[in-house]
Amino acid sequence: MADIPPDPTDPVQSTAVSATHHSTAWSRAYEIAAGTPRPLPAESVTVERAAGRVLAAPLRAVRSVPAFDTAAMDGYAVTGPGPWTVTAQLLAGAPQPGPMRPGTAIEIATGAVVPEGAEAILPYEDSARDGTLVTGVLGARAHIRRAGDDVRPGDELVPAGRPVNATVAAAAVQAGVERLMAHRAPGVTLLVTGNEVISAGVPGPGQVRDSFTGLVSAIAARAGALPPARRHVSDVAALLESELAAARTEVVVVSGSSSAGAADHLHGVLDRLGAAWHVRGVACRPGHPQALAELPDGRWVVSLPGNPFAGLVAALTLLEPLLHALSGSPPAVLPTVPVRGTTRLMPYGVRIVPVHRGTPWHIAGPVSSAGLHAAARADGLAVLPGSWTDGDPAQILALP
Ligand SMILES: Nc1nc2c(c(=O)[nH]1)N[C@H]1C(S)=C(S)[C@@H](COP(=O)(O)OP(=O)(O)OC[C@H]3O[C@@H](n4cnc5c(N)ncnc54)[C@H](O)[C@@H]3O)O[C@H]1N2
Ligand code: MOO
Repeated sequence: MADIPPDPTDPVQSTAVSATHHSTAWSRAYEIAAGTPRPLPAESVTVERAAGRVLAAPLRAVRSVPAFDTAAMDGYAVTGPGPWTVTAQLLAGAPQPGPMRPGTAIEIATGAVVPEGAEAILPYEDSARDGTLVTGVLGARAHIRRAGDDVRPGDELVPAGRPVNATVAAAAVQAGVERLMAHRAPGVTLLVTGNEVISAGVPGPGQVRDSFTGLVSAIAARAGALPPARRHVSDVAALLESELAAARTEVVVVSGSSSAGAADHLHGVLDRLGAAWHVRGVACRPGHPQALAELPDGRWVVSLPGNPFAGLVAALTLLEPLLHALSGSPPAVLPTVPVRGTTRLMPYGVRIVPVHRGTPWHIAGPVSSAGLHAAARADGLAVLPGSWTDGDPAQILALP
């Protein structure tokens, strides 16, 4: 049996049940984060500086590839019937000799400009040379790459919406592109709340090491955002409010302070600042108290619950699709695979569990919303709806 019946004594399950009127379905929350923000404006950047950004316009070739008729083999450029008299040697990058006359050959290197009048390249392995005389039989292929065979000026190399990875950058440079139009990369500020949270050293009594900086940085990097600026904020409402006001990035991520405790000030502060709530609680476990709000000046605030596994789930549910959208990427389609195993399902929402890759994928075992060890050993997180049964397909979130 895949299903374990809901546990009415589980405080989070009962919270989630009572919150069904307020919280957003997980798939809807993901859609809102992916679909609400507009991409940041485009700007012209050098190919080198565009790495990791998303193309705002199709990338078009400026020059032909190859740019000139190019020898595709080491051997002899020949013209007319053989045998041929070798008149010169031509290496790649060397200046062009004059036009070839019938019955002559030029010893040529792969990548050299094919001399005017050459009909084919006779590869060394198909030829015999005696002094200045070369003999051989030409095959069906001329072994000449003609200018523009691969790409011509104006051809679309890569459509808009694709990230500029190293391969795109290399293709751009090959086709003579120096600058391209890319969306600006979103800036991120991470406000780590909690008096008990420390960023280095051995925790003292009641203290914990910060789990979020590395996770948020990795998600920002893979979603096309700039490296986050990080600030630690003590549990004082006025401090959180001034840090939120001071953050000059398009996105502010707040870890902790998402819930109802005496030290959890985020919701009150956002209400005071006049934020619009796009998502305020998600029908999932863990990660129920996560939220997405928009400040009156257009900055986005993502609230990650302080329990580290819950915060990771929230970062994959709201932060990553938000950053993708701002950086101009089309919405990601999450892979769906059959998943085996047992877990306690959520009757009114989804359960998100670490899973191991395999045929089929399988649930990694019990997890709390605080511990990261099961996720650390896993190959992804599976999103299991309340109706899921053992072996049904589930969407997979990629771990950072
Ligand atoms: N009365 C209620 N209490 C709680 C509810 C609820 O609905 N009603 N929800 C629970 C759930 S679910 C979660 S998740 C947490 C969310 O808590 P907060 O976001 O307010 O975070 P904190 O209270 O500050 O911390 C919770 C927990 O996480 C640890 N933490 C915080 N930040 C970090 C960090 N950067 N690195 C590592 N660990 C961190 C913190 O020490 C606490 O242990 O609320 C439940 N309570
Ligand atoms: O469900 Mo909370 O989001 O336990 O950690």
